[in-house]
Amino acid sequence: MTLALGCIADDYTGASDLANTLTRAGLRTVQTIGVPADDLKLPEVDAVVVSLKSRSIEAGLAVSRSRAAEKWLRGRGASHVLFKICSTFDSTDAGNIGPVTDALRADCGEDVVLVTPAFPETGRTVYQGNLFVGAVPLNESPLKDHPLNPMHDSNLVRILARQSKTQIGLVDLATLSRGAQAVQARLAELSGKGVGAAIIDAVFDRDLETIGLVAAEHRLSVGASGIGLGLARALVSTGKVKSAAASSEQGAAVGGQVACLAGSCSQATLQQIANVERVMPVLRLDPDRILTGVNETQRALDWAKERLAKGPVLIASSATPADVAALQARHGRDAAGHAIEQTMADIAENLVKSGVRRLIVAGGETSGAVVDRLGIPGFLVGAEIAAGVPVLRAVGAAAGDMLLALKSGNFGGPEFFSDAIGLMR
Ligand SMILES: Nc1ncnc2c1ncn2[C@@H]1O[C@H](COP(=O)(O)OP(=O)(O)O)[C@@H](O)[C@H]1O
Ligand SMILES: O=C(O)[C@@H](O)C(=O)COP(=O)(O)O
Repeated sequence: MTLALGCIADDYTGASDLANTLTRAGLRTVQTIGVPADDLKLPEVDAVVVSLKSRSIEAGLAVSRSRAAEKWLRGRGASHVLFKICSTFDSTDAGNIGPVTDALRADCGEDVVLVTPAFPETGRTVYQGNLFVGAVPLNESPLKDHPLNPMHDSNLVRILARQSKTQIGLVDLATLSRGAQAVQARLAELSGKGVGAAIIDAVFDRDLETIGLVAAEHRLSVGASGIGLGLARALVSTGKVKSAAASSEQGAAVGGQVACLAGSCSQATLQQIANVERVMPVLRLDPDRILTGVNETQRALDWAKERLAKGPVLIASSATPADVAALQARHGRDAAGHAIEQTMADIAENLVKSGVRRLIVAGGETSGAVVDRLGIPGFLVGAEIAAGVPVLRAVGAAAGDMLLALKSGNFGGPEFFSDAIGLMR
């Protein structure tokens, strides 16, 4: 297998978002969990997205895991590697986007790396280096209340400069609108000034196509699904990849019980949970009981057991920003996040043991904890439920055939859970 594109994603929902985008743009793509073991049977593909859970861990660990993934991808022929980050640039001043970009750039000997989280299909656009979420700057969006990495600055040049050892530059929309050569010239100018990474504006998909053409000539780029779209289109339009029709083949039905788990506290997920309460039983976990060692897992399993035979259920820890802040004040941010993620993983493990075969998880860190616990090594991409969220078919899972949907907290329409169940047969 010679890869046309190698990707390293800093969380699992982000990886499935990117795998979905690449697949829809004509690249045969597989998502792996971590660097795959040698004996994992992968189909013939154009792109591999290696999923890491490296967004919120200590920067040194994020760097070493990303480097190992890069080495594996380059060893399979990937001349270009995309480091997939969140479209809302989720990170803290301690990292990890800057440190990982610095390290991957040093490894591949790139002068200057293009960076953009733009993903217009989901309302993420970048102008003059400022990230917008829908109509508002990042720091005014619901991301200001994220439980792990609240975003208080919308200027990406400034944010990345705080995380990175290199100088950060900007390629603005006016330059981009003059085409690929103008972008190349600007990169050469920035490189001459010692700039190692440049935020590039992008508002429409056509901007991403120009960015993709330039990026494809380099060894490394950093961004969200939008730059993935640009790279995929460039690989197809330059004939480096023969476009594969995005398969509408869903494979054999999996059947089995259906459960949804929500650990995201995003505004979108809170609304989706409220809406689904009309059509299925919803259990709200008590985070204080989880943090004080009361067995919430058993309560959830007993509750679910009575209901699962009759239809799908949803179990949520999700809470409003005020409740999240209060819990964190009592127990600490990291301790709260970790304990709730592990409880979700305990619940998922037991639900799967008792027959759940279709699982929908809301939240990136939450999905990471659940998928790790289930020991799933990889996924094939199926139908698209919502922008950035595909149906995933597990490959090599101990539990056998399973369908999952890993939803980024912010993604999906108001009826996301019902939409997902409708497509997971
Ligand atoms: N009620 C709660 N209070 C505090 N933290 C919570 C609560 N429920 C979930 N969390 C934590 O919030 C984080 C949500 O992050 P994540 O799962 O990545 O969602 P998103 O996709 O919205 O970023 C997780 O670490 C999760 O354990
Ligand atoms: O790019 C995006 O917005 C998503 O693919 C993503 O990374 C989601 O992260 P979470 O919101 O933490 O799930």
